[in-house]
Amino acid sequence: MIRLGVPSKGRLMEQTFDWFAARGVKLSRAGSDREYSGKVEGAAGVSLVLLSAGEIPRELAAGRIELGVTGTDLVREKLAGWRSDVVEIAEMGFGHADLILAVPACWRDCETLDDVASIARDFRLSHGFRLRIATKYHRLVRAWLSEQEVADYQLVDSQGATEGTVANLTAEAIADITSSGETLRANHLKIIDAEPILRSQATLFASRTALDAETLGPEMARFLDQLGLAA
Ligand SMILES: Nc1ncnc2c1ncn2[C@@H]1O[C@H](COP(=O)(O)OP(=O)(O)OP(=O)(O)O)[C@@H](O)[C@H]1O
Ligand SMILES: O=P(O)(O)OC[C@H]1O[C@H](OP(=O)(O)OP(=O)(O)O)[C@H](O)[C@@H]1O
Repeated sequence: MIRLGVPSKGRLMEQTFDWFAARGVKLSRAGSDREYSGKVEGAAGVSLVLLSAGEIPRELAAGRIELGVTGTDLVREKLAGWRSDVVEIAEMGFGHADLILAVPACWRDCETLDDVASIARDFRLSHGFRLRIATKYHRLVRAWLSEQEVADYQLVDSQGATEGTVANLTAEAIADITSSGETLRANHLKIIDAEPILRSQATLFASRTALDAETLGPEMARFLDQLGLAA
């Protein structure tokens, strides 16, 4: 049996259902909106597992689901060596979001990453602690800032409503995903002028363990073929 993990709510779930429906596979919730079990029609040997988008990377890595839909941002953040745990089967063309660094819009002399680096140096000298960047993407932000040779900062954990942390005085800057940019604007933040830390979109992943499994190999190949994909 191929276990297919799909986000359990919101637009990501609905667009995933639409994506599979367009390929002849009907996914649906088994019961009410609050019941997290699902049904698959149009594909034999496949079961639907509704999960938090954030847990799908770990479930794939552990081999508890064979296929899973989630954002590339979550896979790269949550799985240190993601390439050895999962295989990207198909980008799905929705759930586009950029992981960016943003600072208060009123920081007029702060436009580029070089500006951030020099403000961060001054900040430490004048405040006695490092400039705080709120994020839930610790691994990705740390790796990116280190590549860009920015060192005078500290990350503060924010698992939601990250854009609010600056007004709440718990951080000076944020690193979060943005799509329309409305949340940033509403919270008086501006994006630092640089390539995004990561461009993310919803992607169908396979667990590497599952792809390698001899028994599941043919079943998986058949299902991917039905979707018009190859492993
Ligand atoms: N505004 C947005 N526009 C497009 N994609 C988004 C947006 N917000 C989040 N995403 C994407 O959706 C995916 C799920 O995001 P998130 O972790 O916020 O999920 P969630 O539904 O809050 O999860 P959970 O069930 O754990 O609460 C991520 O891959 C993210 O990149
Ligand atoms: O650029 P926008 O189109 O405004 O979208 C960006 C917002 O969407 C996500 O939040 P979500 O709604 O998932 O809530 P969260 O803050 O709890 O993560 C993300 O964390 C941003 O806050």
